[in-house]
Amino acid sequence: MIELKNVSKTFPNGVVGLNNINLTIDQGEFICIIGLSGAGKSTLLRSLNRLNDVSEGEIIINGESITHANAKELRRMRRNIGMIFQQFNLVRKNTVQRNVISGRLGYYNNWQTLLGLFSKEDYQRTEAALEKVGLSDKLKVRSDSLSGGQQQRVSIARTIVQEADLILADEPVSALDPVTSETVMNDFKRLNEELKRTIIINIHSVELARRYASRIIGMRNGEIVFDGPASEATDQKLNEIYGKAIFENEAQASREALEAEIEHRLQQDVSTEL
Ligand SMILES: Nc1ncnc2c1ncn2[C@@H]1O[C@H](COP(=O)(O)OP(=O)(O)OP(=O)(O)O)[C@@H](O)[C@H]1O
Repeated sequence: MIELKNVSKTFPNGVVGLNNINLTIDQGEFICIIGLSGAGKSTLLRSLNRLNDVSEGEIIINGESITHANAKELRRMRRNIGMIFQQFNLVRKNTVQRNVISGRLGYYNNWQTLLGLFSKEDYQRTEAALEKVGLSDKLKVRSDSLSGGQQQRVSIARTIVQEADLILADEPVSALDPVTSETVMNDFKRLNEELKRTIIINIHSVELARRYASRIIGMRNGEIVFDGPASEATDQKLNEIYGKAIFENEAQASREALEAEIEHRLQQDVSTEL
């Protein structure tokens, strides 16, 4: 369980990123955080694994304060938190295997890490994780030879071998086309349903949020202005989050882009990502 108690973040330049956030997230939830650019979504997500220090309040994960954790405690707590970024954050020249197995680094000490001494079990974990995301055949391939969608799935496989209970994803599908975005969102869904991971995703697509999340958190100006089941994220509520009806246009545009992409792929007979 994650608890945020009166959490605020003011950046050194005086900008308020988060303003008195109170939130409880249970193990196994699938949450999408939505809101306009600058609403505070990334600041919130990055506070959860302390990539951002908060200015006030406290964040407690499974009964332990990450806010007040010392370096050793922080390292241990972060082992349980996977992070996925918009630009995949893979070592591009390394093989897929190397990138995925690096999810185990938190379990090794420094000299083992330096020597790259991974156990047989970790190599097996790596293969199993790649199978889960449909990339078994890419094990020995250089990561930068993969498509964007495949790279994002490699980073998801890395969090699987990390065995992190909590997965944070900051705009994981923003750089991907609509069809590939669905594939990646389905990977998150499987992680949630089959491996019972807690998933928290920052996402610009309201449509994807509504379809995949069990709970939606809407942010505006560093505050939570909506928090409820996806079924309650009505057009009127979204209007309050965004201040205007852009979501209607976005849903329409997203549907059209998806249809166009499917049509394009059918014509080209490209089915590798489907
Ligand atoms: N390192 C920083 N220094 C100063 N201000 C920052 C910093 N990081 C974020 N901010 C500001 O904090 C506010 C919240 O930013 P944040 O990146 O969390 O928004 P966001 O909702 O994730 O936006 P986007 O969807 O564009 O990623 C914005 O006003 C932003 O300019």
